[in-house]
Amino acid sequence: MGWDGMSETKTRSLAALGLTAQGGAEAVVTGLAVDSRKVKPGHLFAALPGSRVHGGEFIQYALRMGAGAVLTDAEGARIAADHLAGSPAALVVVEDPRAALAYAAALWFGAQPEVVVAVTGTNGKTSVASFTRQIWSAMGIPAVNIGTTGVEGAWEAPLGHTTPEPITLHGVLAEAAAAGVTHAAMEASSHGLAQKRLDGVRLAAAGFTNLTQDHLDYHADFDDYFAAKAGLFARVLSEDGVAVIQMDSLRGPEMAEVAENAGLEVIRVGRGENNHLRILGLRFDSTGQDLRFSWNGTVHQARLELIGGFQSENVMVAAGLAIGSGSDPAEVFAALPQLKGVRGRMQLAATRSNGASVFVDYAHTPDALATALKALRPHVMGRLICVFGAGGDRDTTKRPLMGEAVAENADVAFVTDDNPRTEDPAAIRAAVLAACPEAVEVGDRAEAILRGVDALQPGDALLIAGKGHEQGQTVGDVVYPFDDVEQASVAVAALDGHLT
Ligand SMILES: CC(=O)N[C@H]1[C@@H](OP(=O)(O)OP(=O)(O)OC[C@H]2O[C@@H](n3ccc(=O)[nH]c3=O)[C@H](O)[C@@H]2O)O[C@H](CO)[C@@H](O)[C@@H]1O[C@H](C)C(=O)N[C@@H](C)C(=O)N[C@H](CCC(=O)O)C(=O)O
Ligand SMILES: Nc1ncnc2c1ncn2[C@@H]1O[C@H](COP(=O)(O)OP(=O)(O)OP(=O)(O)O)[C@@H](O)[C@H]1O
Ligand SMILES: N[C@H](CCC[C@H](N)C(=O)O)C(=O)O
Ligand SMILES: [Mg+2]
Repeated sequence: MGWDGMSETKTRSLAALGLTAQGGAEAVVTGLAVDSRKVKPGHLFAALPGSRVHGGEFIQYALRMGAGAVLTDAEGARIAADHLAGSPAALVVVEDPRAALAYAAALWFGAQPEVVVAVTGTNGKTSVASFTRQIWSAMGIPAVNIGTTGVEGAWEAPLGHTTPEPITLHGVLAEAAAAGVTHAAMEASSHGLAQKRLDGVRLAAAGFTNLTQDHLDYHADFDDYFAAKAGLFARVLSEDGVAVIQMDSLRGPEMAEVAENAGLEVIRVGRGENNHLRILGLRFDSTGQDLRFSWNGTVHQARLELIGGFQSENVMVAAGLAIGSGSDPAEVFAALPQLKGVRGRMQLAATRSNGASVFVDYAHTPDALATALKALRPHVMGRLICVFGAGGDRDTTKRPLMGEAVAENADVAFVTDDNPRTEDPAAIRAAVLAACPEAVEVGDRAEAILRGVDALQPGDALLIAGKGHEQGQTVGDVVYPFDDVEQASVAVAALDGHLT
């Protein structure tokens, strides 16, 4: 069987997938597909309402490829009525085919790790998912994290999406479970939640980090974005689940209310007195921080080899998820000093011979840029220099806000390209520069990094923001190899005459 779980021999009846065909037709399907181009004979094709086009438009092609059944909504059935009329394929029409597909995929693959937790929020999801997995691993539990950086831990696989569509997601969960993985921590992106990609996952606990601007190209407005994230607590997590909420973030208290209204137990995380996991104090130095916190009133202290105060918040949410899903608090807290930062998140990428540091970070939203720069301040004596840009084919309104965040929080800035995709790179840079006119414009990212590194004096630090772990620069439809960490090393070697 391929890793996508589709085999020549496996079959399931529609009833076994929780689906009822029109006219009571009985059908046995040989697999599931969400893209007509991937349909094999006998497959169930899910024709979903998309953001660009209705999947109903592709039913005719799926039928030509031999689809044995079609799952869609009334609109999809209407679009393809002529093709469906002359076809032997069973037709399942439901109000919400995305949710139906999510449950069908869960039933098709049939296995998930015993304990799965999910985390949502604008920033910090990958970090929290990784920290949760690292806590479990340190406790000797076979665990994975699933998200932007793929599947990592006791079982590994690359992924194209932060929250994969249900067929890929359940294929991964089932394969990981078969490989002995008992615990998984996954990211729930707002797209994933809005599209119900994870509705079939049985969650023990779910976390919320924060909500600030991003993705307003996809969500109608900020409230719509909040509603998508709130779906994790209001819809996906079942009543016996535990919600872990970062209360100090803008919409934290509101999210806690959503969770409480859904009848969930809530672990509150934050600085205020009423929190279960309370941050009491942070002390920063050049390699990390000491975190003083309390759990239900008992004080603990942990050394974290992580840069940036926001990482302590992420660590507390991760600890809450581990505890909320059944791990022993004492064992969880004992694991914290072993936590390593996620690749490309406040990663020390290189050090100049004059001692100045170069950090690579994935900040690609206004809030993440402000947070990352503010977080670096207490670790740095000199000036903060920032190299950054905004992505093409993404929320255009965040560009000036990103410029503003850097103008306010860095001492020197270079505006460069970050995946212009199909847009004109100069126009993206201009939108950013409008809010930080003192920044230097250097389109070529490698050159911008070289200029940033060259500007470093003793005690200064450079933040190269936006690409983090990414391995490419997408221009048009072409992905050129590009790695900020590597470019930082190359620049330091070129300027200091040695390799770091
Ligand atoms: C905006 C968005 O999320 N789009 C996702 C969505 O596509 P869609 O339903 O809107 O697709 P559409 O193009 O309108 O097509 C409608 C339907 O027709 C089907 N189709 C299309 C063409 C064809 O020939 N045959 C066919 O069957 C498509 O599979 C789809 O089901 O469902 C598709 C199938 O699951 C996804 O591949 C697609 O991800 C696109 C590629 C994408 O870029 N998504 C990004 C924005 C995303 O999801 N990002 C989040 C992270 C964001 C973050 O937090 O930073 C993520 O979780 O990765
Ligand atoms: N708790 C936090 N609060 C504010 N900013 C944060 C927080 N955690 C991380 N960040 C910033 O956000 C960036 C991305 O972090 P991370 O990859 O963990 O988030 P994410 O939510 O998974 O992002 P994505 O939506 O792209 O998958 C980091 O590089 C850092 O700059
Ligand atoms: N998941 C995010 C990643 C953005 C990373 C940044 N490098 C960019 O290309 O904008 C998105 O697709 O919006
Ligand atoms: Mg992520």
